[in-house]
Amino acid sequence: MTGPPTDGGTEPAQGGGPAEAARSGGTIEVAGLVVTYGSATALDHVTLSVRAGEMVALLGPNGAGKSTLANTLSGIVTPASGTARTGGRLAHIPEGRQLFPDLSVEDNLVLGGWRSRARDPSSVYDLLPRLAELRRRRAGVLSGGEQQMVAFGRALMSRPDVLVVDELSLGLAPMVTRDLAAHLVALNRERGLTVLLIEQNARLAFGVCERAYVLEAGRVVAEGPCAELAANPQVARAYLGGPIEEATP
Ligand SMILES: Nc1ncnc2c1ncn2[C@@H]1O[C@H](COP(=O)(O)OP(=O)(O)OP(=O)(O)O)[C@@H](O)[C@H]1O
Repeated sequence: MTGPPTDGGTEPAQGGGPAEAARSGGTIEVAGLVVTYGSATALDHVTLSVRAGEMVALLGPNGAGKSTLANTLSGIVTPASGTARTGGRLAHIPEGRQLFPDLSVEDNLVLGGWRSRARDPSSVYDLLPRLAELRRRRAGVLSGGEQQMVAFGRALMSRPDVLVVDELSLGLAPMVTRDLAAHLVALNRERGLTVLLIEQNARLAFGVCERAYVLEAGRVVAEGPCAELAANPQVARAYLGGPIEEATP
């Protein structure tokens, strides 16, 4: 599923006012979350948590409910029951990026800063210098990797405490994916940004994250440190094409 453009950053989606957000900056807490679309249940009592400064993966096949979880965190989707909270400011890079194709790269970035009132993208250009070169280009004419980089930069303009990235690798060449993943790791390690990486590419996710949750048909079916999950024969068969010694991005 493709979510609407919401990477401007949001306060906690369900419950948890500003005071709580300030106390628990950079966390994700999902408890007993149930989301339904009509008579179909997309999330069925999902519970997961991400601590401040962690980088955690959410894996699962098509239709497992991964985007629904991201959209519930960012407040686009309302749960039937349970809670989905983030401590601090959340930025969500939705599946499909959702840029404004007719606007320039710079205008897309500036729009990302509306919530934090940041209008100057220079810190994003420092981090992602390629965006400075592309600043006057229309977002719609960029390559997939360049567009994903703009989506990244736009999310960073909101000065998030928590970043939810929905399908970083979607439609991108492995080298481009590795480059973007390296930026994500640097943001996590050097700036303490909390990251929930939603991915179908388990090799990539296991290579950069500490822990992971596996979602199938709306339920968490496995969770734990990536090394343990990679050694789990069922997970390895389903997501890695067979058992492997060591997951690499
Ligand atoms: N707006 C909607 N209305 C009705 N059903 C929906 C809606 N959005 C998602 N669904 C359904 O909810 C289930 C979970 O979808 P979701 O997009 O969250 O899965 P996903 O794990 O992100 O899948 P993918 O990896 O293919 O993007 C699917 O069965 C999907 O068809």
